[in-house]
Amino acid sequence: MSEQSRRPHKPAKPYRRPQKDPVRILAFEALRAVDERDAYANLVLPPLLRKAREKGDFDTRDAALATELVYGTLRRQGTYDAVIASCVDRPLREVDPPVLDVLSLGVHQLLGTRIPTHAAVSASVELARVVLGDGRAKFVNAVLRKVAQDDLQGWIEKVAPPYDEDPEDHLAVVHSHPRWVVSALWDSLGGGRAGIEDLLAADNERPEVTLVARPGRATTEELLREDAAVPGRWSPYAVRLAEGGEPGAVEAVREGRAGVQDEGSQLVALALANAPLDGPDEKWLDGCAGPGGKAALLGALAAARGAALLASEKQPHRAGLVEKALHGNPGPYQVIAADGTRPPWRPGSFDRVLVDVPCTGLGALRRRPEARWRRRPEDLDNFAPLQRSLLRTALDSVRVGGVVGYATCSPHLAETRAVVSDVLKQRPDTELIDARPLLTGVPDLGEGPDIQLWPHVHGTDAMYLALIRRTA
Ligand SMILES: C[S@@+](CC[C@H](N)C(=O)[O-])C[C@H]1O[C@@H](n2cnc3c(N)ncnc32)[C@H](O)[C@@H]1O
Repeated sequence: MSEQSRRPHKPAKPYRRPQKDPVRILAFEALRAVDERDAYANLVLPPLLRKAREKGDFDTRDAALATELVYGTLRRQGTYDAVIASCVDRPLREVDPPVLDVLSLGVHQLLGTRIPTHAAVSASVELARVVLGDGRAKFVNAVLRKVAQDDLQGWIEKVAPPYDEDPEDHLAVVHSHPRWVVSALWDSLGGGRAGIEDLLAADNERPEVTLVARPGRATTEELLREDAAVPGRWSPYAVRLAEGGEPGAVEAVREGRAGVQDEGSQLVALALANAPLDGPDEKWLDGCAGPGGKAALLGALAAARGAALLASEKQPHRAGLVEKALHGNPGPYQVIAADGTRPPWRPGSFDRVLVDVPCTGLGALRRRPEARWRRRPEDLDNFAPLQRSLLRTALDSVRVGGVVGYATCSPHLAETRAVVSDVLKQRPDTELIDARPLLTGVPDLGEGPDIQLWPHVHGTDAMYLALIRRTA
């Protein structure tokens, strides 16, 4: 008898096919697309969900779970990476990206949801078996078992440096933001630990869906008849939809009489429209209009005053979106594709001008969970000349006595005050207007004369606005 045949016989485990869980597979596919193709989660997810619903194996709860898994994993990636790094024996950059995505999804289920531990681990291992193979599924199993030994708070205490040693690094790990972003937000916000912690925490909250009732086309009363609709906090045109509210189900939105628009964006358009003006108020310009949210509100406000709006956008396909947003506007308007730094209109043509310039978008991190990982400090240098140039041309485009609004959806000082002060230094023919009194009832707008909104204070994106008058 051979050595082998004398050993007690241990029956091999019968092979079991991995269980395919459509929710986790879809979440994994979305993360891969974000990672591999630099796609945006808010663009990738809807078609994937639609396809899954059409196949018939997805209901509303599945869609909600898949959405939560994708957004939650992307938002918390910084914290989860630190946890995973302490559970694997090689640098994270040496872990294959698809393996890292499965691990991050698993860590989110373990530390960021109420999914029971055994279900979170076994669902992740099954996912790994389907998308990575049995060998790498064992690695996933081993790592997640280590992660499951503590909760989120316990892990943070282990992996984040103490606040007193390095406040920015501590906050970066605890609130899952790149360190340079923590630093930039803190510079702009000022103050002590409490404020920045509140802001970073607010960036990790799911934002409410806010609608705008475009004046002359819809009313807030009409929108408030929707289930789970409540009035906006600051804008007279805003209505908020509670969790689960589906804007596509609202008739006024389907008809373009209302739209989805953050209250911060509504306030920017309103402040420009309300700025005091001597003389005619007939010609308005939106110089960076795509995709058209502010243009649609400005167009409706202009119409109520008998003014006309020119909405200009450099990218032709985005100009098409502006056309769609303005379709049905009650007053005169025109949409053109033009470079705002070399405009086709004559200087001094407009009474009011908005330039909502391209920027890093660091004020809208709630909506674009992947943006904080994709942005680099060098992006600021790329935007800087364009932002200055667009503001200079906007100042040339407005008539003497007219008003320009310079807006960004970033609170980064290099994109806000630095641009305004650099440009105005060379423009003795301009003056800043105090924008704060134009937003009646909105508290804590900063020390002025410009306005900085904040997610943790106002529940809006961190929009910035400076209003500038041409004096000569
Ligand atoms: C922050 S977005 C504007 C958002 C828009 N105001 C809204 O509320 O929907 C900036 C826009 O400026 C456009 N843009 C970039 N460079 C431009 C230029 N040189 N001239 C005009 N538009 C430009 C971008 O394509 C982008 O659509």
